[in-house]
Amino acid sequence: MARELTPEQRGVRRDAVAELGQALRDLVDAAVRTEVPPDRLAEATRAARDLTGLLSEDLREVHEIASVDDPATGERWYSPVYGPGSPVAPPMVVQDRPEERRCVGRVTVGKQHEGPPGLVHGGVVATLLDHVLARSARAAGHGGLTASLTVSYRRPVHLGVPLVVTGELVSVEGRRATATARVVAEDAPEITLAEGEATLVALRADRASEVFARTGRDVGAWTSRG
Ligand SMILES: CCCCCCCC(=O)SCCNC(=O)CCNC(=O)[C@H](O)C(C)(C)COP(=O)(O)OP(=O)(O)OC[C@H]1O[C@@H](n2cnc3c(N)ncnc32)[C@H](O)[C@@H]1OP(=O)(O)O
Repeated sequence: MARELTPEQRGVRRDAVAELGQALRDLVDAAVRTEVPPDRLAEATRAARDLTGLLSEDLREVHEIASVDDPATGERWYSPVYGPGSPVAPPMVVQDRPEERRCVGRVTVGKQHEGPPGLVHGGVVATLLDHVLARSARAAGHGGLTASLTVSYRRPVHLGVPLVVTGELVSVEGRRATATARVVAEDAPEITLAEGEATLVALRADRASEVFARTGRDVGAWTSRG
C-alpha cells in the first residue's frame, strides 16, 4: 500500500500539503476564537463537513506513512509538533545542530493550545520539550523513543509570545541517551520558563521491525544506528 513518489512529485505535493496545513491552522484559530451567532456556526459546520468529504475521497490507513514523509530520516509532514501539513501543530520550526548535539525550535503558541486563560497548556509545553529532547538525540545519530520525561514548569508560558525551545543531548550509554531541554521567551532568553529531561531508548532492530510492521515501510529513525 506504500505510495511512493518521485522527488519531483514529492516536492510539488509537499508545497500543496503545507498550503492546506496553513489554511487549516487559520481555520482552527478562527474556530476557537469565533463569537459569530449560532446560524453562522451552523453554516460553518456544513462547509466543514463538505471539506471533510472532499479530503476523504482518498485516505491513508491509520498506520500508513504519508507519501510526503521520509520514514528513513523520521521527517513527518503531519507531525503534531512541527508538521507543515498538520492543522493541530503550533507548528514549531526546528533547526538541527548535530555538531553541537543540539536542536533549536522556534514557535508562537496560539489560542487552540490554551490551558489557563492566556497561558499555554502544560501538556503542550511538555510536548514541545519532548520533541526537542528526542530530536537532539536523533540529529546526533542516537534516534530513540522517549522512555521517561520529567518537566519542571518554572514560569507561566504566555500565548502569542515567540518562544525558543532548545534540546541538548547530554550522554549516550548503549541504546540509552539522556537529553535536557528548556523553553524561554525569545526576548528574555535568560529566564527559563520550563525545562525537561528525558531518557531516550533506541529500539533493538528486531523490536523496531515488529513495532513498525504495520507501516509496511523501513523505519530507521527510531533505532540505534551505532
Ligand atoms: C525525533 C523527533 C520526533 C520526536 C518524537 C517524540 C518522542 C516520542 O514521542 S516517542 C513515543 C513515546 N514513547 C514510546 O512509545 C516508548 C514506549 N516504550 C517502549 O517501547 C519501551 O519501553 C522502550 C523502547 C523505551 C524500552 O524497551 P526495551 O528496549 O525493551 O528496554 P530494555 O531492553 O528493558 O532497556 C534498554 C535500556 O533502556 C533503559 N530503560 C528502559 N526503560 C526506561 C525508562 N522508562 N526510564 C529509564 N531508562 C529506561 C534500561 O534501563 C536499559 O538500560 P541499560 O541498557 O543501560 O541497562
